[in-house]
Order: sequence, then C-alpha cells, then structure tokens
Amino acid sequence: MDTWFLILASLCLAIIITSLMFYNGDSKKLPPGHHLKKIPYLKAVVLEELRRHPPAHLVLPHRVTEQVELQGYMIPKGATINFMVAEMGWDPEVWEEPMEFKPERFLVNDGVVFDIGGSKGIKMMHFGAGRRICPGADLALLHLEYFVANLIWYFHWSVADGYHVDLTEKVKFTVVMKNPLQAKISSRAKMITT
Ligand code: HEM
Repeated sequence: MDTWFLILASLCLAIIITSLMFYNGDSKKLPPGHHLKKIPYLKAVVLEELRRHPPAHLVLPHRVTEQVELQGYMIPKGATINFMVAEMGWDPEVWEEPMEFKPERFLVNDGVVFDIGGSKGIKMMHFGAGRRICPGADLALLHLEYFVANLIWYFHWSVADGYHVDLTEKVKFTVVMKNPLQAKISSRAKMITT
C-alpha cells in the first residue's frame, strides 16, 4: 500500500511541478484553458495514451467485504483483488486493434465520447471505478491535456538522427520507456510572438 501511496503522491507532485513550469505570468502566450474543450483530438490523444501506455498496470488493490460468486469463481470474504487495468485497455474483445495507437477511436461526431467513471460499463479504468474512483481524475486529465498542448505550442519536435521511436515498456517505479525517447526540440517562440 505504501508503494501505491508513493505513486499517487508522485503523480500529484508531477502535475503541480509541470503546472508551475509552464506558468510564465503571461497568459497571452499560453493556449487558454477553455480552448482545450475546442480541441477534442487532444483529449483523445491523452485518453489513448492512458489506454495504450498506462502509468501503472494495476490500480490500488481492494478487499472483498462479503463472499461473492463472480462468473463461476467464488471469491472469499477478505480476499484482496487486483485489477489488471493495462490488460483491460488491451482487450481485443473490447477494443479494435488494441495495440495500435489510434486516438480517433475516442472521437464520435468530432467530439470525445468516453465514460471515464464507468457508469455505463467499464472499458478501461486507470482512475479506478465506482465510489472509490480517483477524485482527481478530471483535474488530472485537464492537466495532461494542458501539458501536452504546451509542449506542442512552445516546441517543434523531431526525431533525433538515426533514432527510431521504440515504445517498448519496462516496469520501474512506474511504467517507463525501455529505450528512452531521443528527440530534437527547438523553440517555436519566434513563431508565437510574431
Ligand atoms: C494521471 C493521474 C492520476 C491517476 C492515473 C490516478 C489514479 C488513481 C487510482 C487508480 C486511484 C485508486 C482508485 C481505487 O481505489 O480504486 C486513485 C485514488 C485517488 N486519487 Fe488519483 N490519480 C491521478 C491523479 C490524481 C490527482 C491529480 C489527484 C488530486 C488532485 C488524485 C487524488 C486521489 C485521491 C485523493 C485518491 C483516493 C480516493 C479514495 O480512496 O477514496 N489523483 N487515483
């Protein structure tokens, strides 16, 4: 449990640090927060990233309060249940071409349609589900959108010479890239101010 607490605490810290990093006191230079709603593809990219490359493959374990039978399996009172969230997001019976990165899967009629709380059925649950769902889910999604928007707004990105992007994962404290990303980044500052 301590490990999970540390993961959550570091997620919160990372979000706060990135917010401070990108706040430069000049709101004209930043894409205003309310504009994010007008960029559904951005939200679709964030959701697809969470589905395809979740930061953790398991969410917090839960303890069963009463013995229950689930699809023929008897789960005893007091058992600890882990939810394999990565596998849920990669289930070929639920997702078409699950190992492909396709943000378009979240777009319906130019808008994003996804029930993050799972009230109409759970297709992925990186924030948990039900009454103990992460209360910071909306805030986290907003910050992730803002973070990605700013990275694109301020910098031009290209692949480093001779490097091929390899999205293979490995598990460290959280899930990270096995072969770290190498990118050439240049400022778009001139383009933004002119
Ligand atoms: C990408 C970012 C985040 C992810 C993936 C995430 C994921 C989770 C997960 C899986 C849980 C456990 C749900 C369960 O018990 O089944 C949780 C709980 C929680 N999260 Fe987050 N979280 C994120 C960001 C945040 C942020 C930004 C905040 C606060 C501002 C936050 C506050 C909490 C709190 C307070 C709980 C405990 C809720 C409870 O036990 O009733 N989380 N989160």
